[in-house]
Amino acid sequence: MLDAARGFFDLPEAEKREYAGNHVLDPIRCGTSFNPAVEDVKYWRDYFKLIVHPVFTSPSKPPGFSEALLGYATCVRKMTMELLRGISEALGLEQHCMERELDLYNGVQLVAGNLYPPCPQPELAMGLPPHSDHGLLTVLLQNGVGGLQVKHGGSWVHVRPAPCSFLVNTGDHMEIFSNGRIKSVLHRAVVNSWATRMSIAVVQGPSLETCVRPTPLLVKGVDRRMFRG
Ligand SMILES: O=C(O)CCC(=O)C(=O)O
Ligand SMILES: [Fe+2]
Repeated sequence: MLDAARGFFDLPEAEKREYAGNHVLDPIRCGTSFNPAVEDVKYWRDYFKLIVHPVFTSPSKPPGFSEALLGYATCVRKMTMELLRGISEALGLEQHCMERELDLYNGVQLVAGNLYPPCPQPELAMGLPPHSDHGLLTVLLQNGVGGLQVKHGGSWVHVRPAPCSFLVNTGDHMEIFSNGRIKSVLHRAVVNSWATRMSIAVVQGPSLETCVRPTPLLVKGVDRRMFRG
């Protein structure tokens, strides 16, 4: 998937422009935060964002990209559903509770590719600003070059990428559904001056029709409702 993503980023700018999109719900979007023609240059990153479920969409270029994307997204979705069943059980819920209540069969799955080229003055730039992801879980694949930081105990902690591993982040919908038992993690990406970093983040969220609220079993007794759906 990383090779396919690299192939996409290496397309000529004119070919990528047709995939730019301009609305957050456009199924195919891509862009760069670095544009010398624009005054407020902030983020040292190229990206694509593709909605691959419930309806699969993909750029048709470069050759092989859409096949790699479909294969990868399908595998990650399977793994994510397994993780969500485990998390449901760990919360004391029935294992299929989350997929049923949040309509995950029609859930939105988004694949975001990020390319952070070496930056001559990394201390003046940021790859991605601090944010939390909106879905339930994000499965992150990295090319072995570090840059991800998570907020922990009031400080930014560097997350060293472990070889051949995925990093799984919890998102806002998870925090709401679990009534605050599982926190959504604040994270950001910093850049460096020596190596290109790439990451592929696959976000699994509920269906667009779902109103996300704390699951009733976790708002009983002493656990007051922390969020309103
Ligand atoms: O590049 C990274 O490690 C973070 C990517 C990320 O947070 C995102 O795409 O939402
Ligand atoms: Fe993120």
